[in-house]
Amino acid sequence: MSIEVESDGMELLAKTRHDRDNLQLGKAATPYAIEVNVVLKDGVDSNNAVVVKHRLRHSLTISVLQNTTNITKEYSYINVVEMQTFEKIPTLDLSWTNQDDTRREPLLAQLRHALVDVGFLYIVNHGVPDNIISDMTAVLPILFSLTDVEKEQIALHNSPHFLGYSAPGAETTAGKADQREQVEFATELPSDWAEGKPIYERLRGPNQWPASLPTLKPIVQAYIDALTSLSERFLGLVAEALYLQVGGEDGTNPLQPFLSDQHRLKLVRYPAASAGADGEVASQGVGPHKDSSGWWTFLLQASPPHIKGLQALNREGVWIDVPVVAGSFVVNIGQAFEVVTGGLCPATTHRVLAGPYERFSVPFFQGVRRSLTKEEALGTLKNQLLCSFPGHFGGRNGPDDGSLSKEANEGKQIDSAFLRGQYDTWGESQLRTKIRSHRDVGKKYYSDVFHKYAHDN
Ligand SMILES: O=C(O)CCC(=O)C(=O)O
Ligand SMILES: [Fe+2]
Repeated sequence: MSIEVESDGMELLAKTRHDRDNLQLGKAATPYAIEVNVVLKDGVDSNNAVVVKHRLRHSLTISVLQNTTNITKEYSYINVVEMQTFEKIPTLDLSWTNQDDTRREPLLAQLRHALVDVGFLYIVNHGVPDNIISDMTAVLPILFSLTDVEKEQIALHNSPHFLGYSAPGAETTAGKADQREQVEFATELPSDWAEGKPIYERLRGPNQWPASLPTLKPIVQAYIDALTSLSERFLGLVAEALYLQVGGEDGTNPLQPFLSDQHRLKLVRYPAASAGADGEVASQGVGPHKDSSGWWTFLLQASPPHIKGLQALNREGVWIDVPVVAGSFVVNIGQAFEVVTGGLCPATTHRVLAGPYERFSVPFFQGVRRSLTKEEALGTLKNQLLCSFPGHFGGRNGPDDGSLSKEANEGKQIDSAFLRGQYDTWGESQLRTKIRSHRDVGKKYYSDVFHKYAHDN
């Protein structure tokens, strides 16, 4: 059987109820990647189907074969979404945002492209004062040249809130040790957890400050304050770019209720790559990952432009360099935002390669409300986004369909612990992730749930 579908734009939706169908897309010849997503009627996703694609000059034929031998299933629909890949990271100039002029619309269109097709962008003219950035940049080498004893005094394993210093190799990503050391901070908050409150509330709590570097605290706090404001302002633009309606009389941004009172900040140092005892050069600064701990990430690459390392994975599986752009922040989407937008806005996979030079960076992770449930995350914006972006949303992202990502296979391997996991709130899924990455902290402060989280695969 064969179905002719007219393509009038970016999305095509064809309904079919046969084991093997050919879908002919009359006007689908474009330079873009085509994604085929098959959702089986019983909710099993396209991993259980074989998808064969042929692309001719002006038409596209997609054959979908069912490869399950012992179960009979019907396709509920085939959703074909035309997607752009990217070759470079777009740049957005925020100096226009406060003006009500004709350049606002093109800016929102650029942002929409970055949100939907790339998941990564630079922002320039962002309004964060120069001294906030230069103070931060200057203090990084001083912080990391503290002695091992001084670093140990603020070690992450002292903190039930997972805040503090981790040595190189302490974290693994994609099965390999990351060659970076880092100090994690968060919005300074007291710990107010007590028996009877949700366990994830223990994530909230004070920072550890190095006694021998008293200038660090005001620099980090001023930086967190500035980035908190910038990230909230940016969220207003994102809501506008996605055509989300502002709510209530006070014009609340519909994305604001997803935010936490606690944002996280990491100060990171990648040592220059050098050969180990075996002669091998460890090339992984941080392995391929999606940002799992926040809503949006705002990254300062705090090294000169000739120092490279950061790369983003495009839809065709090619690693694209994200070089240092003076005066910019790199902004990328976190997994929670991908979930809330039903995969419309991808949490693009990225990594850092270790290079011949030492490199510093400062990612700010805009926090997600710990009490956010999966139901809220998947349901709150669905109808609005479905109206504005039909075809991008429903087909891929039924609540039981964990396959949100419109991306290359390498990125698809990265799990969304929140969506696929058995814990209902963002906070609990975060706590589980943290305990699994820092087992020493888990055993020390969370002994009653450690076993459950560590072995719940
Ligand atoms: O250091 C960088 O440039 C990126 C770091 C990063 O991706 C992360 O910590 O999540
Ligand atoms: Fe990251």
